[in-house]
Amino acid sequence: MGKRNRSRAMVLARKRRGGAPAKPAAGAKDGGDAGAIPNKITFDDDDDDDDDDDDGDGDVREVPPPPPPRAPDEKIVLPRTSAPWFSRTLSARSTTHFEEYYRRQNILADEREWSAFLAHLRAPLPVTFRMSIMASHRAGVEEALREGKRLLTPGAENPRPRTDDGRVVPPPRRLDWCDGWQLGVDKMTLKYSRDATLRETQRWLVKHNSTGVLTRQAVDSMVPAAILGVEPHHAVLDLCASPGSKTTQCLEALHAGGETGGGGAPAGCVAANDIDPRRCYFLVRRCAALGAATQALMVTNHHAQWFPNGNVPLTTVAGGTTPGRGRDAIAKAIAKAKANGAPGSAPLAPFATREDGGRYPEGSFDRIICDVPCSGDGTLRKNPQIWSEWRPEFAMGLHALQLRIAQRGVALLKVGGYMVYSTCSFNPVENEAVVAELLRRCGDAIELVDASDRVKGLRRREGMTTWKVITTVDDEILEHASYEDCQRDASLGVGLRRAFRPSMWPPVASGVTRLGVRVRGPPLRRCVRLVPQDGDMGGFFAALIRKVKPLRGPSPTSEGVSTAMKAPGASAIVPRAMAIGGLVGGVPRPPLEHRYVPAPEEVLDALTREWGGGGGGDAMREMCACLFTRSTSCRRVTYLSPGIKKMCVDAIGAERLKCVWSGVRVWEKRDDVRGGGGGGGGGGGGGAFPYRLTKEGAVVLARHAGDARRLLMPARDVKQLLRDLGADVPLKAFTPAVANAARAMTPGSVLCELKKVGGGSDDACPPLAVELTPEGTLRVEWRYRKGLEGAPKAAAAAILRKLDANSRDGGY
Ligand SMILES: C[S@@+](CC[C@H](N)C(=O)[O-])C[C@H]1O[C@@H](n2cnc3c(N)ncnc32)[C@H](O)[C@@H]1O
Repeated sequence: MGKRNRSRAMVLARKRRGGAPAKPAAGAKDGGDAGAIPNKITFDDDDDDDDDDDDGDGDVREVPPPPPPRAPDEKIVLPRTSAPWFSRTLSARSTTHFEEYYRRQNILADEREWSAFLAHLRAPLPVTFRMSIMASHRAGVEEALREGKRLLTPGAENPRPRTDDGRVVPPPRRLDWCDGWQLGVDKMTLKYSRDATLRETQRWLVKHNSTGVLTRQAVDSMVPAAILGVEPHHAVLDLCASPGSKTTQCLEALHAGGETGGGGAPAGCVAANDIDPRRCYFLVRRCAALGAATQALMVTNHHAQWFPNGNVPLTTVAGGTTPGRGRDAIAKAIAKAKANGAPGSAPLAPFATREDGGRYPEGSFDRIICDVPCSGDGTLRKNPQIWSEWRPEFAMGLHALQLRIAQRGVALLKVGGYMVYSTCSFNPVENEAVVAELLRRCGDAIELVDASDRVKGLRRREGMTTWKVITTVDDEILEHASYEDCQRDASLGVGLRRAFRPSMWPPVASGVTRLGVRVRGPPLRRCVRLVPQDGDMGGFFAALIRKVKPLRGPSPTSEGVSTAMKAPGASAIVPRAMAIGGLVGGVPRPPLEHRYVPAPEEVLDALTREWGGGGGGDAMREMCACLFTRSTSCRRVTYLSPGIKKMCVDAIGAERLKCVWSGVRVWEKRDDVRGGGGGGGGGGGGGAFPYRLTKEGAVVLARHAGDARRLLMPARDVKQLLRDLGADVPLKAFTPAVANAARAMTPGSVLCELKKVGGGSDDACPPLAVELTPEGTLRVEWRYRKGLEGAPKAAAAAILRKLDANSRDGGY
């Protein structure tokens, strides 16, 4: 026991017999103020489609029975995953820190549950996926389900497949609450199986994944978006978004009802944020696979805890306005923003004032996902190295950051809006403790909502109402009775003492005190806990929060600076960026280089002339209001849907947004065109218009362009174009009407659309961007960003399949 004072800390000798002490983890990745505590942030990158594994002896997933008693020297072999660089064996004789900690936390009711829990954690995770709910994928989904019927809903005529070691694979399970499926087999077994049915299932998954008809995603990770209930008119913010499984889920939900907003785009939008610029670009790549749906998306790069509130003018500073800009500037900014239809109905005052009841301005978002960085022990089935690396201090090091991000989330929410706070951790210090403190700090502004009826069919557990604060020191487990106790305990290192927060301990439970006073604890049972044995998934935690009032503001002091701003943690409510627009730490703020600015007038005029001909003038002018660029030479013209434009450009605080990427690139300058922006039709590129239409741009432009540059094609001609991507097809190869219409056009981009003549499905073929060359040929020229080079072929093949299916069904 050494010299430590054990009066306030209960010490448990480690029960290890053998087994090396746990390795200290890597240092903190970002702002968790954990002192000397090691931080371990796990990113639940649940891209189950990362087929980078190269080992072949598949592990078999079955719902594991409780483990039998083990021989003394027996090893537990953990599932093979796509990260094979760590040891996959555990000694059956030693109890890990992880097990000891959670047994003490009583996260499960009894020994039977505990055995099932461990057995599942040590078994591989079954493959799960969800079908797209985007309106434009409806027919594709129907086709995929028709094609996969035999694989997904086996009957007596289809014998169940077997794994290579002879075990019968359980049948797939439908997950109605998320339009998903869970297969009876894990990723590695599926990928390397010799069974014909399993091989066909793998091919089916890869084929439909490549066209966005289905997305592979862990079941637990689908929960936040499912309980948020995103609708096409919602403004959604994903505060910690990369790698983007929940972002893409929200973006798909936004496009579920087809095109319902201004200009044909959904009225809502999705803002996806991440602290790490590289992970932001990963997010961009992943979302780009959704094609034109990104018209309503922006990707930003902020610390989530300081994400700017678009409802607060740029010029505000604590206690007043930025020196040199003053109230006039604010008034002007507000007037401009109002004229542009700035988001939110909040009072625009920078601070809580007497007029608005002493409350802060509300945020601009209807739905927020706060999937915070966490210790990630719920992902043990995908990341078995956590068994040996795990320490309770990982959670402690993240608690304060998680709370700040959640608090910022509440500030950014509209009144009436919902936020999900989630982690892929079992740890109550990262889960219920954060939610309890959030409820305490936000007072009457928020309420915790019971989300069970939003995910019917999902087996879940209630949130915990009590737990312990435990650390490990030199392989010993210490249980800390209270914050005050551990601050007085000189035997604990200074770093460790600093890492504690009073909010880590459970709140007072509901009941009657000895003095007869009735107290009400927070209703933490309403939180959602997922454990692996319920539904054969990973571990997850989610809490649904509803904002019912604006946050209460600080009480003003004589200096005009709020006392709340001086309080610890206050930066989560009052943006640190309050000084933006003037001096930051005495240094002038650098100009922002991430803004989307309206495309130059001459470019817009030229685009309207080129594409508005044939009755599209008005619609083109409407589209021009949403066309932006980021370069002075206007190399690219990007369309931002009215919903995302409100956030990204028109909002009175939009200048603060570090926007990495937004919208759909509709045109890009031809490489052989030099100099100025527009220049009208003709000129450059062998007489072609200086801007080339992009693949996704065609989908957006088709809603606005006139008929002058449209070619309405029968299916035969469309197939002709798509069979040989990138090849020049002479006009004489097309039906005479199409060839003649093309000959009447000047060279450059044209919009080719499928002429529907029968009962074929509506989304068999989207509008295509096709190049009409000066030599009189048509060429499909789809350019893809790095990492998606294989996508054009897959997209073309998918369209060809749909066209063939329609011909069989008597359409076209
Ligand atoms: C658990 S992962 C998010 C997973 C993601 N929601 C998904 O479903 O694909 C946490 C993410 O938060 C990011 N992150 C960590 N600290 C952050 C902070 N302070 N602000 C914003 N993002 C942060 C990490 O870069 C990481 O991508």
